[in-house]
Amino acid sequence: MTAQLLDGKATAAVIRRELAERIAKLTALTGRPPGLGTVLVGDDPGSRAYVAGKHHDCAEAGIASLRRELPADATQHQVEDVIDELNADPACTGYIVQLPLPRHLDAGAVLERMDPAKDADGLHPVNLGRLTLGVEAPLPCTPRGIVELLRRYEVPLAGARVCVVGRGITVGRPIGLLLTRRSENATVTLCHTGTKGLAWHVREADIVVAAAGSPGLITKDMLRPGAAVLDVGITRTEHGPAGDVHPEAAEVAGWLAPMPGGVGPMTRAMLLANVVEAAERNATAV
Ligand SMILES: Nc1nc2c(c(=O)[nH]1)N[C@@H](CN(C=O)c1ccc(C(=O)N[C@@H](CCC(=O)O)C(=O)O)cc1)CN2
Repeated sequence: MTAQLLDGKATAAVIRRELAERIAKLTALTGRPPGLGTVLVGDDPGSRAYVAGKHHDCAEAGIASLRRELPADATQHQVEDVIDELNADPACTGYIVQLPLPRHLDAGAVLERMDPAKDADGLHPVNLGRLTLGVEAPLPCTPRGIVELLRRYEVPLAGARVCVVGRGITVGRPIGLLLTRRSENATVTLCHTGTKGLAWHVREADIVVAAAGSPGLITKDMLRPGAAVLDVGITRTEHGPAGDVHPEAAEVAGWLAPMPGGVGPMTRAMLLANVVEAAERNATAV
């Protein structure tokens, strides 16, 4: 078997075009474009590239950019001052704090200081709580991108057994909340580095989401033939960026969202969707 490609790059391009029409209408209606803010602390080349990609997407789609950058040794107080400034800025529809933050900073306290109505990443505790309660909230971008990609390729989700590998706050922790909603109706097992018998859990799954940040962790012998496999891991190695899914997995999987070109571009597109939805909420509230 050779897996069918879950083409996140092409799908994200379609979504950006769909969003650009809504952005043009919003801009005409309100007299100014929606604005996305980003807070980048430090010099990590990966984080810098992701933030640059987000602003590139904004420029293409007609969203204004508000970039805030702080040095790697910024204090908690300095970061929180920037959060307060973006919370108060009417030109900022929504914003994100690029993660991970340098280790000396308290990321939880930074996220909690954000105005939940401007949380374009859906990672504020209030928004994660709303998601838990089934109340409308901005959704975390990577989990939302995964659900959207599966939906557009008609990968069956209802009743599917999903194995998520990785428990980070951007993917592993929240994705179960999305996939177990009644509208998706999947059954989710969350695995991590402490899981005993990882291969057994993965082999039980119809859908595997690999988000552990461990290159080549998911090998073809671990997979149920025909499973949908989504590679979310990115590790910088001396040979370039490596995903969590071994390339030979494509021989066994039924569908594959590879890294690069799978879930990453969908994450970027879902950030734009969250900003557009926040701007639409604001426009109807006026
Ligand atoms: N505040 C947030 N921080 C982080 C998030 C997030 O959703 N919100 N996710 C990741 C980083 N990320 C977006 O911020 C992100 C990661 C990867 C991609 C992407 O398009 N990847 C490419 C490959 C790029 C490469 O080689 O590095 C792909 O998969 O095709 C986009 C966004 C952690 N931090």
